[in-house]
Amino acid sequence: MATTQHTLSIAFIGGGNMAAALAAGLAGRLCPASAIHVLEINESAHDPWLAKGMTVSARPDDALAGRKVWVYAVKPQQLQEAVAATRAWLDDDTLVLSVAAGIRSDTLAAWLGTPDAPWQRLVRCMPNTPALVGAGATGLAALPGATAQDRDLAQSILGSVGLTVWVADDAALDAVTALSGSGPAYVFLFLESLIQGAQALGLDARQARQLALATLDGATQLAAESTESPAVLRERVTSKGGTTAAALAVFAQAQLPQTVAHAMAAAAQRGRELGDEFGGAAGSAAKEGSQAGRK
Ligand SMILES: NC(=O)C1=CN([C@@H]2O[C@H](COP(=O)(O)OP(=O)(O)OC[C@H]3O[C@@H](n4cnc5c(N)ncnc54)[C@H](O)[C@@H]3O)[C@@H](O)[C@H]2O)C=CC1
Ligand SMILES: O=C(O)[C@@H]1CCC=N1
Repeated sequence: MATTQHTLSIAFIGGGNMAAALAAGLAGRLCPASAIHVLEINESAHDPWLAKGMTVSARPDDALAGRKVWVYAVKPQQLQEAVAATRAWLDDDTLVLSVAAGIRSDTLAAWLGTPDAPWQRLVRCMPNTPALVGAGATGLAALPGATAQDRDLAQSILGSVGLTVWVADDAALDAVTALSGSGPAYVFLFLESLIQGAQALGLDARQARQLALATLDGATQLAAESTESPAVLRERVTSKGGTTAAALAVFAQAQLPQTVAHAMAAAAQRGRELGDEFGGAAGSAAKEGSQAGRK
């Protein structure tokens, strides 16, 4: 596979939180930092990229040309404009990845291509911010026109920053978004709650943070390495009439499992809404752009 440190060059369009997590995870793993170019319209955000040895522009320019992979990492609401501004630099060999929540592959393909020939070499990805430390989890779905090599390349890029799972379609990616895309925020909220709870019980902030982090880490490691279900592992902690039972009774009363399911359904629904909001405009936007934007 042609994904060596020497041949792979990547452009990020949008240099915010997710691009920073992916680029930091990729640099030195799959390509040198100098092979990563970032197009970020906010110039005040350029210094951290330059400090990492990556190149950066505030406007689309020839630094985009000839890059093997482009990763669109702007907000869903910014994606159509970002595509319109950059597509002139696309060439037929470019593999396009999008990490934008909700925006469907067909919609983006129409924005990138023409009404008669939507872009084919497209893999939609839903990564998460633990990619920053090489512990990401990404769902991927390719358009049927993406080649086996495109899929391999997307796999190597996202695989270099953590776990990858291929899913069938956009609907499944909305589910991935609700689980692993947004999931780190759920875990951080639980972590914050554990730390606050421990401090309310008299531990100092440092003790609370250390013990809370080690507990989450230890429990997830145990669950990953065990052949037993999380439910069985939970029962092992829970002595009849003991402390854990007292705590779990409070969680049950607050309907924690139902609340988590409800929250995830809201995230998936938001993904579908974003898809609907922008999907309807795909054809007309592509028609307006037609070939004019392409070199
Ligand atoms: N933050 C997260 O945990 C995750 C985010 N995502 C997706 O990643 C995408 C980016 O999210 P974040 O990084 O959190 O947002 P962000 O707001 O931190 O980053 C977006 C960046 O794009 C820049 N930008 C906007 N329009 C531009 C244009 N036309 N050309 C170049 N740069 C432009 C903005 O100045 C900003 O720095 C979103 O679509 C989101 O759905 C996906 C998975 C996880
Ligand atoms: O909150 C969001 O919309 C993005 C997508 C998944 C995580 N962050």
